Amino acid sequence: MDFYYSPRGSGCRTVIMVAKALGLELNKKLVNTMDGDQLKPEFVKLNPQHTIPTLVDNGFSIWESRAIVVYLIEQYAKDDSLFPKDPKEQALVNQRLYFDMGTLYESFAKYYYPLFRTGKPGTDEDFKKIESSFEYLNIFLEGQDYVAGDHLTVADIAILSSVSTFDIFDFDLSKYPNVARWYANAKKVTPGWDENWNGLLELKAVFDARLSAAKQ
Ligand SMILES: N[C@@H](CCC(=O)N[C@@H](CS)C(=O)NCC(=O)O)C(=O)O
Repeated sequence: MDFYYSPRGSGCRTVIMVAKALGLELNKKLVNTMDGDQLKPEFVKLNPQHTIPTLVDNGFSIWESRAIVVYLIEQYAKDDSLFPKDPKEQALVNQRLYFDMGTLYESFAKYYYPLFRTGKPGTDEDFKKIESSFEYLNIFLEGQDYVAGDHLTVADIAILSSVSTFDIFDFDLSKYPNVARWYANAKKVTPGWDENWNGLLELKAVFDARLSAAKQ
């Protein structure tokens, strides 16, 4: 299956880790959004919203990283451990996935994306949203080793992608002890962690180069 991606993107790294956990081979096709590759007509035909990651499985095109990973599990997983079939267990996983997209990663985007574009971060108010997101995550993880239930699920992997993105930008996790403990373990037990981290190193290098160019 064709996987349109960048190693630097948070959603792309989520898909890479889940595919690894499932033992799936992705036919990786690099899309450079800084060069506008995603706006080319052949890509817009696959995904009119022109976002990466986008997966094309035998002619079936799907985007939104969390929708992609749930599809991959439902279609290819040997068991339901990453995305439980039990309605309540699954609801908890979904709640965490929506929290990741709408609250946690959203708080990253609000505060850090302006840094990429202008060299200046978002407002103090935006930073407070990051802190409250981490406070919530810290509460979810009270007495828990995983974000939803008692074992690794797709929610851990999506949230690992987000939390590691904060980490590479030196956000201080030590104020959130349950998150720090979960993160140390998630890094060890999640297949594809190394590829996730390599993508982040690339992201940081691009960011540092942009910042120093903006200062000149
Ligand atoms: N919520 C989406 C976010 C996708 C997204 O915005 N991707 C960015 C790169 S990280 C992109 O493709 N931007 C190019 C564009 O929107 O034209 C997901 O998780 O897949």
